[in-house]
Amino acid sequence: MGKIEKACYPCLQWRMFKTSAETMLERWRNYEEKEIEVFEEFRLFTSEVISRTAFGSSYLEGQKIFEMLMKLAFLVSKNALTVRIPGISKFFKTSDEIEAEKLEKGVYASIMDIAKKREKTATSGDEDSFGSDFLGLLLKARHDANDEQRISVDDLVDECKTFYFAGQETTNTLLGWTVFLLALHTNWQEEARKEVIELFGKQTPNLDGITKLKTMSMIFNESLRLYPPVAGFARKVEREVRLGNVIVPANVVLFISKLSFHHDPRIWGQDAQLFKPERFAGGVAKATNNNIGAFVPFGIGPRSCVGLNFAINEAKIALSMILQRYSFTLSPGYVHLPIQYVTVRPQHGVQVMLHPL
Ligand code: HEM
Repeated sequence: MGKIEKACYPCLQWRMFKTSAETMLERWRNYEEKEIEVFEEFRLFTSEVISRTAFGSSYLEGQKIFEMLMKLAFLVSKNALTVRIPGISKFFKTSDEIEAEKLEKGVYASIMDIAKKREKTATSGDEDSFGSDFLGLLLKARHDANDEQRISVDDLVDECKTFYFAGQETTNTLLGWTVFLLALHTNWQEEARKEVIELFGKQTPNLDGITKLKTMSMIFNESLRLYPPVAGFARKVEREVRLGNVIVPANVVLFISKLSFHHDPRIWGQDAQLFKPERFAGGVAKATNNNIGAFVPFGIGPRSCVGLNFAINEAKIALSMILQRYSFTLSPGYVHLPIQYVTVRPQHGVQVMLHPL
């Protein structure tokens, strides 16, 4: 890593996005004039990006951890509404619970393994020796001289798990639905390609140019409105409140579904169910008639998504590089079935026909 890049995290991230997208597009050569399932492709792409960001050079070991985490999330999601009998469930575990416990232990051990290796190579007490990726930053915090700032081992493991989940599935889903929508609405695909070619030609998109992709921003917003990867958020009520005619007691956890207000004709008009990126031409405030809280793909308030810019830059670079090389149409084999399973995802994937330009 050069000295300048060391000081420039956006440059580092850009390099990771670009390298991971190139690896993905290299695979796509085998699918030219054929059908390709892009949801899985974007899973590999976003996993590689997050693995590299979180674990740097140990990203392959990181990916193994993430596979275990993915299985774990599916098990948790599958059993989220299962009612268990208190007491008995302590002694009789279902096969899913036994598997989930094994995975939890596996993830913990593997993260600790990488962390210990990294600690060993950090030769001196010099802060930078832990590395500048996410794990390196966490290790610095684990070894902080100040007792109050120092994080525990459990915190370190938890942070790694959150980072992966918050960052991988979500961007995977955004890219998957956006390519689905553009395969269906080829006029918007053309518009997006025109903008990319005007800005970058066939050159790799750079960070400066990415911020100028206005049409693409409108397309991503409309995709996030129709198919928000995170369908809702939970908030615990601290004290009794009145919401309209309903009195909500303290300590109740409310689940706020953004699918309802993202699709509400009172906000978006009678065409709320249609893909119309032009509604975002004047920005979010105009599109929502100044109801900013009506469009919240990244949440709202102090706990909103910290990875917003990371996600949007990653998705813009990947989509620009695809549009520079390929046009795509929806495959006759595609079956439309969005389900909420960790995120709002296409149950049978997104199959498109890939045409080289
Ligand atoms: C399209 C992509 C993404 C979407 C739609 C998304 C959405 C969200 C949402 C809805 C929340 C919860 C906000 C709330 O409760 O109000 C959240 C939290 C979070 N996101 Fe994202 N996210 C995305 C990408 C990312 C990426 C790439 C990263 C990291 C690199 C990331 C890191 C986080 C973290 C760490 C939190 C927890 C913040 C906290 O609890 O304070 N997200 N995200």
